[in-house]
Amino acid sequence: MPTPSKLNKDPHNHYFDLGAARQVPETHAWEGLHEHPVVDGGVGAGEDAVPVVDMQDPHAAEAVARASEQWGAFLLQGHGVPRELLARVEAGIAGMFALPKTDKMRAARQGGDPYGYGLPHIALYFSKTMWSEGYSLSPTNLRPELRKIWPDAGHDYSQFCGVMEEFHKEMRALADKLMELFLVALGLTGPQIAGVEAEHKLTETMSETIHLNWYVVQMATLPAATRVSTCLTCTLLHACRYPKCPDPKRALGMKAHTDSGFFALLMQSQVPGLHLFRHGPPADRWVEVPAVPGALVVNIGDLFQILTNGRFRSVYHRAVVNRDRERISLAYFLGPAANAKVGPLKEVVGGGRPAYRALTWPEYIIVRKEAFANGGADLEFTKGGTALEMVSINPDDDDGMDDQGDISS
Ligand SMILES: O=C(O)CCC(=O)C(=O)O
Ligand SMILES: [Fe+2]
Repeated sequence: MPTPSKLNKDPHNHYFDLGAARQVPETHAWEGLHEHPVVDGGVGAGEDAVPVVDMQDPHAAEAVARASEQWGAFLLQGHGVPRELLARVEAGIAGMFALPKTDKMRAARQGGDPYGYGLPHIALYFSKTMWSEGYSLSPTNLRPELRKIWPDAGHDYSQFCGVMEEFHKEMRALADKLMELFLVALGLTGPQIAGVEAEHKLTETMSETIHLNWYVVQMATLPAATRVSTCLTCTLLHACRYPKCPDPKRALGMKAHTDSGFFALLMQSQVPGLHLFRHGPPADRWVEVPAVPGALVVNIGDLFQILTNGRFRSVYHRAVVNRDRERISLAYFLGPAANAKVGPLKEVVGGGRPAYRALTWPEYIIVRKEAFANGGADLEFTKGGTALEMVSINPDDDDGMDDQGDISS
């Protein structure tokens, strides 16, 4: 049994051999995780109840507007993606992550690669390492990507590709509908929405990325007596192969961040772990998103905050690890085409002033990198100085008038 200091560090993706760890090593121990209280965001949580939007409800647009202004996130129901499909996707992801490390490492993300097996991009910005595994995929290039893991292109490969493609088709259709709902929620009329689409081709040109997350730790040598609950993966009580993070209070599944694109649709297993940050009063706090069967979570990203001139807010969020149960999440990110300049829509700015300058997604990523380098997003978020603030226009500055509505391919 190696001590944490003797664990091998993987140069490609900063992984330790988590499976061998009996305690959380310093490399994975984050400071400040308990600086703010965590409150339950379930239905009975009063003003901390995470908003729920039912897409079938005739008043869905009002609910989207309220949630997007006040939270930057909501639970989405009535979306039409079959629950049975979500279950198959989750089972497929669990099977993929349960493959031997050597298989997964064939697909390891190298350096700044956008796609591949490994922690998400934001991992590069922090000296501490997250207690999770991830895999970023381009949904339009699934088969060649997944051949890296399954070179034989056998049954498991075909099954996983098939289910992911089916899921992607549903999710893309949903994303298009959601974009329209957002535009309605912004108060745009039918002709205005048609005008925005004709001018900017917002929906048609949206780019997509899928990121899979696996918040589970293999600690095969943990004494059986300390394994206290039934494992969801192997359903065994004491001979479990997929046990727990040794000290979830010190480890972090995904570092707090805002997503950079337009919005993300998140599928999570029936294990809570996603926390949304809410400012006080009464106090700054993390709200734990409940695991609602069949519901998806919608998170607004920074570029949507820019597009909506600050009306819809991006949400600062993190994922924590759990001592007893593994958790899987899938984030389906939608953003502008890489060469599209995104600025506040003139239909939203109206007679007012644009609050942000226009820039492309790659340009924004560079700004974000600078913001991270200037002291870390988490500290900066609550004290000002985020990437969004770096691209905001000073109200006394006249130049901003050129930037409104400037999203174009
Ligand atoms: O696992 C989660 O709930 C959060 C995932 C996430 O924030 C992301 O992939 O950007
Ligand atoms: Fe995220």
